This record gives sequence, structure tokens and C-alpha cells, in this order.
Amino acid sequence: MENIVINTVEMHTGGEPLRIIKSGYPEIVGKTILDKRKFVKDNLDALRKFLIYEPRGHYDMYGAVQVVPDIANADVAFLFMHNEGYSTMCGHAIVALGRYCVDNKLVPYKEPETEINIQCPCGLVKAFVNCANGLTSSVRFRSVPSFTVKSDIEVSVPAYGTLKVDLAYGGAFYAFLPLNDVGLNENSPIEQIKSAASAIASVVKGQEAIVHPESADLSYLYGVIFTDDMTGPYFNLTVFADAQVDRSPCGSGSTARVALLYHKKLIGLGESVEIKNPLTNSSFKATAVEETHCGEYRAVRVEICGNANYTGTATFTAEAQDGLKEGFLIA
Ligand SMILES: O=C([O-])C1=[NH+]CCC1
Repeated sequence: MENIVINTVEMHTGGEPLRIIKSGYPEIVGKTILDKRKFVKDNLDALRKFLIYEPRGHYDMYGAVQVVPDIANADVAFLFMHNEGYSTMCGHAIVALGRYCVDNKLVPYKEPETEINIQCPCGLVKAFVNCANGLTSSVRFRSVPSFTVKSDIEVSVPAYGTLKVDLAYGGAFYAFLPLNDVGLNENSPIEQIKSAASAIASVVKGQEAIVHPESADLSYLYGVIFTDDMTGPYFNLTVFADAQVDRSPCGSGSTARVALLYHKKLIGLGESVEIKNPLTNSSFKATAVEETHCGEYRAVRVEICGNANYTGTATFTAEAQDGLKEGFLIA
């Protein structure tokens, strides 16, 4: 660890951080991006902790590292990391990476929009970066086919009673339910919101088979999204990984939310909704674009549009005598 020098570019999307590794990471090998995701998990996880954990990061830090794409029509590829491991999709990261890739000339700059095909563990995501006068601004992306697995699933959660959740996929699987169904609201202490999410996630994981038609590596519940009363104004309060709280409306969660709204006929093709995060008031515009399929699921292609900003750059190192050089987390 002590010979590590990692340079990063720091951004945020709607308040959710993204630590983009610009240089200093060892080579990440693997035939496919899911193999690469397994490689970093098995061989380089100390570096995830070094960057995500304190004192360099914090409990809710999020990161991305570039890898070589393994599909022909991808311009770039990224792995995503958080306080528990490596995710399959991250929409807030795509919004930030869209600007990062254009600004760092990973793709040719083109006005009024630069298109970037970004390979993620869940598949290919097509991003469009708003470009004018040599500058980048908002980013919209079209995610992988998204679908509702099941709605109105009855779960019995200790301390919260019998609840109903909806299960949907937007590059990652989420369980959705109104925040006030657990007797909380957006002003409740965040620890109470996190505790409720963890209790619900534990029951859903034990009760429901989470299976993606394409890969076992995608088949797991990534988080719980607390919502408005489902009729709008729409908000997502996402608790994911190890009780990490998304400060943005959650791009993959908003994608899954639109799949759910489409399934419930609360939104039609071509229609958009604004989805906010009630803690930061940041928002994404989410649009149901076209119907598609994923395995046996009727799916929808969703477009998310948002804004990311740079917050700085960093060079992270460790000294041999530092007893905490590998990082730590205080929850
Ligand atoms: O935007 C996104 O999809 C996410 N942000 C953090 C967890 C997933």
C-alpha cells in the first residue's frame, strides 16, 4: 500500500460523490467486464477500501475506475465501487463520467451533443453530453432494458409490520415502497431511514428470488428506495450497498422507478417525470423512451437526464508507518 500513488478527479451528481480514478491503479484483467469486476473484488479490494473508506473517503463515498471494454461498440468502460463492493450500474456516475470522458478527450468533442457508449457491468449505456462553446454541461443517458419483476409483494418486517414492496430493475434491482409506510418522512433521522431500509432488504432478500435473465452476477437486490406515495410529486430516497444513502435521486433507481410507473400505466412512452431526492432537492428528468424486452420480461428503455459538477482533484498516498493506511469505516 505504501507505494501507491492514485490520482483522482472528484465530481458530484446531485450531491452524490464520484471519485474517478485517473491514474495509479494496477492493471485490471479479465475477459469480460463482469470478469474484471470479479478480478478487482478478489485481488484489488484493498485499493477500494483505501479510496472509499476514511480518512480518504467516508461511509457514503462512491468511485469509478476505467477498464478496457470487451464489446465492440463501447467507447469506454467503467467499474463502480462503494462501501460494500462493486455495483452493476450507477446512473449518477454515468452523468459525471459523460462530462469527464469528453473533458478528458476520451472521445472526440462534438456539438451540440457528444455521444459516448459506456460499457457498465449491467451492459451498454448510451450517454449524450451537452456541448457548447467548448464546454460540457448536462448529460442524458439511455440505460439497459428495465423492467418490473413483481409489484405489491407482501413482506413481514420485524418492527415495521406487514408492508407491500415493488421489485424493479434499472441496471440494478431495487425494492420500492412509500417512506410513510414505515412511519417515517424525509425529515426523519437518517439512521431511522437506514435501519428501516436494512430490515426490509433483509426480508426481501430472504423471500424473493432476484434473478436477471442474462447473468447471475446481476442477480441480487442492490437497495431499497423509499418513495412518495407513488402518485407524485416523485421522489427517491435510496439506501443501497451497506446502508449507503444516495444524495442524488439515483440514476439506476430512477430508471427502475420509470419501469415501475410504466408497468403501473402511470407513465406512457415519450412521457417524462421529474424525480427528486428529498434530502438535497437534486433532481433527474426521467423519460420512458421505447418498449423492449429482457428475457421473459416486457421492458422499457428509460432515459435519465441530470447534471454533474467537478469538486476537485486529488493524489492519494500512504506511508509505510501509517497504521491506518488501509482505511477504516465508522458507521
Ligand atoms: O445513480 C445511481 O444509479 C446510484 N447512485 C448510488 C447508487 C446507485
